[in-house]
Amino acid sequence: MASYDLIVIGSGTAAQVAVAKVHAAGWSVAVIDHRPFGGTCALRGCDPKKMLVSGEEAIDAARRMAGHGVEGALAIDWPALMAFKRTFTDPIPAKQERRYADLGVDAFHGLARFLGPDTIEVDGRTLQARHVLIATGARPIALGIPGEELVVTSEDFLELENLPRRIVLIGGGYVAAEFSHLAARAGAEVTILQRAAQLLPQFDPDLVGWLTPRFRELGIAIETSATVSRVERTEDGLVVHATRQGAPEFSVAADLVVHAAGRGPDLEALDLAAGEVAVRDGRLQLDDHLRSLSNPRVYAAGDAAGVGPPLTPVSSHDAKVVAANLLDGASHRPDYRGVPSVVFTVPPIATVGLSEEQARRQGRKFRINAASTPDWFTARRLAEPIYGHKVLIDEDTDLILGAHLVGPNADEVINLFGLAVRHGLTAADLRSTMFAYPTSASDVGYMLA
Ligand SMILES: Cc1cc2nc3c(=O)[nH]c(=O)nc-3n(C[C@H](O)[C@H](O)[C@H](O)COP(=O)(O)OP(=O)(O)OC[C@H]3O[C@@H](n4cnc5c(N)ncnc54)[C@H](O)[C@@H]3O)c2cc1C
Ligand SMILES: NC(=O)c1ccc[n+]([C@@H]2O[C@H](COP(=O)([O-])OP(=O)(O)OC[C@H]3O[C@@H](n4cnc5c(N)ncnc54)[C@H](O)[C@@H]3O)[C@@H](O)[C@H]2O)c1
Repeated sequence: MASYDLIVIGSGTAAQVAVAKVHAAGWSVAVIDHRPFGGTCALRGCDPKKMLVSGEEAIDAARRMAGHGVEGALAIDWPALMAFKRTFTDPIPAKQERRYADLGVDAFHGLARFLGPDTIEVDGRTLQARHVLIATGARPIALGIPGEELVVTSEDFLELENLPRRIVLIGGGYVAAEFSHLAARAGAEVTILQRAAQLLPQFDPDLVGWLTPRFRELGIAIETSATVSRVERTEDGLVVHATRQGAPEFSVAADLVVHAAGRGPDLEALDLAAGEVAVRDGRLQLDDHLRSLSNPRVYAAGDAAGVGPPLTPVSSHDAKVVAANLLDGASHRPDYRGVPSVVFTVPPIATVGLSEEQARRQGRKFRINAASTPDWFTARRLAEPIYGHKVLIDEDTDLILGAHLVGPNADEVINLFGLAVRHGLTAADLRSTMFAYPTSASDVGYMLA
């Protein structure tokens, strides 16, 4: 039986970072995935999505500048944009395989499952491990509704060769916001059915309000407080039914229905009971060091661990913590202060640190600098009327508690606030920083004035 210091289940961001660190320390490592190597971010998430967003950005810039010296409408050629996406995604699995072969890391293809506390089965082979890292990521949560089999996933959407005319997104979070902009700009009629009372509930409600008119301009229908109850096939395609408290059921016709209702740790195939790895309510039971409470050989990282927010930089951070714990003994804990998060609508919306509501609940004494600023140069130059910020500053310490941005380059500028939140910079520190002018970052000082 082959034996390793570490077996990593998964080949995404968390796996890649952990393998690199532990292998560099001289450990023998095996990596297992049942899908092409590379994981969600590179193959089915962040990167392919953002390759498509590049198309949207181009046509949106042309639209905004129309009548300001730029003439002629641009349009998305969906199949060609998909081909552009594949120029990035297609080479990844083979590159990763080559990298593991060059390093001497054994790569296995197949679904991994525990046979015992230190044994893993994959593709008919039994492997023994001193340690196991569960880095299996997340999968769409079960909707538990009739017609669920008619609903496609975000992954299917990112592979569509042609875009259907009528698209319904179940859910109103990250995936729904990003995909609705993509699909609408490519010519589809899009409806978002969101159970929560707000679109993008993870983001500041005032800023979401400033962004919402762009959805309406794109013709995206947003139904909030609407829970999808069933999907059915009809002669004309699909029909999605939804309910609202105290109101009659309503329905929306569609050619494609996309799951955008959230994801949860992907643990089903692992036979965790055989591995003596405790789970509760679909979540691994881990200590503060990302180590299984019931089987000390086993760690978890990233979306599978489900401890920090399910974002790529968190998967990478968790993996560094696990690698450090494996190599020096379990003494390191993840630190999720200042994790920035962006929804790549055009324009984007971004957040880092505490929300206004969280700061109030914590009883903080803070001031708020908030404004919608379409008259600022950054917005004027781009003919973009959506531009605004909300920054929370601690009254006693002058520390930046949280920042919320919407508008051009919010996705880049939020990282400066992330630096401040994570490393304890004050508003005065940021105000006294010199930023190249004219850039969006040079607005930071005015956001703190
Ligand atoms: C559409 C979409 C867009 C996103 N956009 C962003 C973004 O812009 N920015 C951002 O920060 N985050 C984004 N995310 C989230 C981000 O992709 C994830 O947080 C991140 O990729 C998780 O990495 P991971 O290493 O934890 O897991 P993954 O990358 O998901 O890797 C897990 C791997 O484990 C494999 N696996 C599962 N079970 C088994 C098993 N039993 N045996 C063998 N292999 C197994 C899977 O096949 C998978 O390849 C997006 C997610 C989606 C779905
Ligand atoms: N830009 C990014 O960083 C990015 C982009 C895409 C996805 N992601 C990650 O992927 C995860 C999954 O994204 P997501 O958009 O699927 O989830 P999400 O958690 O952002 O949003 C899901 C929404 O679906 C709603 N919902 C759930 N069940 C419903 C039902 N039956 N009917 C109507 N609405 C329902 C919920 O109210 C919730 O707001 C996110 O948590 C995020 O971390 C990140």
